[in-house]
Amino acid sequence: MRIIVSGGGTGGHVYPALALIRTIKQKHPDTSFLYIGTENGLEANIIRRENIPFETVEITGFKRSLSFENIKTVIRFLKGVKKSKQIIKRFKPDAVIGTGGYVSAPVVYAAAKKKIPAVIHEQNSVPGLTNKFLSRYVKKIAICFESAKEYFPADKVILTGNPRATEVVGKTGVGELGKLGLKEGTPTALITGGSRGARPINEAVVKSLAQLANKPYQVLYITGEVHFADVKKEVDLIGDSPNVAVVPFIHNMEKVLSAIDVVVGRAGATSLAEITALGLPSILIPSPYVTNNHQEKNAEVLTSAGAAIMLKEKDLSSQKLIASLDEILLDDKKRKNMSEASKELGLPDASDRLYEVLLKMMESGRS
Ligand SMILES: CC(=O)N[C@H]1[C@@H](OP(=O)(O)OP(=O)(O)OC[C@H]2O[C@@H](n3ccc(=O)[nH]c3=O)[C@H](O)[C@@H]2O)O[C@H](CO)[C@@H](O)[C@@H]1O
Repeated sequence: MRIIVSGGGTGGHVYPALALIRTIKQKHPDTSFLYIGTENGLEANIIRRENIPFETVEITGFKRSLSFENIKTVIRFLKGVKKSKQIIKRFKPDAVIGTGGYVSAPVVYAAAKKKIPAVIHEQNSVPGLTNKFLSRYVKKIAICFESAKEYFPADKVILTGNPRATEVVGKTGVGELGKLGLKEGTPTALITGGSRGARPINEAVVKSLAQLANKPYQVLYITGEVHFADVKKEVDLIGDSPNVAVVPFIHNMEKVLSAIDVVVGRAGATSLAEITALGLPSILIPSPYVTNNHQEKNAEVLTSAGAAIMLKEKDLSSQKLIASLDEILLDDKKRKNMSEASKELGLPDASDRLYEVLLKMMESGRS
């Protein structure tokens, strides 16, 4: 098989693509892949590290207000379509998969125009602009939340879940916390601001460090690459705490997560798929800066099931953060109940489901 995969900008679009690639490779080791991303997105690093052939197109997103930048975006899109068509002509894929982010727009659109069967994967409860646009052109639309269904043509939609859920299940995290300077076997909270980090979360965490040092639990705190140097300066001023490890990014999250007891983070859909696949309780601080406030809607699916606590960013403070951590980590019954509710929402067989969609789509021939 020959497959082109495209998705990017943030980890939430890249890791599901990578998980699917790994699943297909396992089932068909002779499959050739080509990943199309951007040079500026996280995919440039994440995909190249995996030695997957990687090509780029240049693309930006639309600004909400009328601006000259939007004209430039249209021009970049058209150039991106042209380049994607050239790549498709050369690579001759049997299918194309788009996992969202602006970059998948020209690639998947070009595939549809070249009559290559294409499927898109929508991670969120409310779809983004790119996937809404592409839904007219693709053969199948794989979704992760029932609520996303209503935004797409009914005959194309299928609930698969997020392949990253499959990837995190059944891994062992033994030894991972030790490598990060933490203890094995102590209740551990992971604090993250999503794949790019989040300044407001970093501010609240830095203010909490002195108090966290006295807790019977420990914290693995991921700052995000771009924020690391600034946060580290402040952490150094406060002084080292043996029960808090501060790192810029974790590249083997699928293993580390299995050593974690509670996750504090944004409500990015791929993170939520991982959390629910593992049945982890969470404290969610949805980003208010995303299209249609989709992270809050993602988070509500977990909070209404009793799997998560939501802290709105406007209410976030070090006191609230610590109180929420205590609420879960110092109360075994609550932790267990939240964990069970979280697991109920998980779709750990998502990779196989998406793989089946892809196979059926290819069997039914070119569009
Ligand atoms: C600002 C923005 O537009 N965010 C979107 C982006 O979020 P973002 O990229 O933050 O996505 P998620 O939180 O869903 O996923 C992050 C992914 O990165 C991984 N990870 C994270 C930190 C780390 O150190 N190492 C690591 O591997 C996580 O395990 C996960 O697989 O995509 C999501 C999925 O479409 C959307 O729901 C989010 O709204």
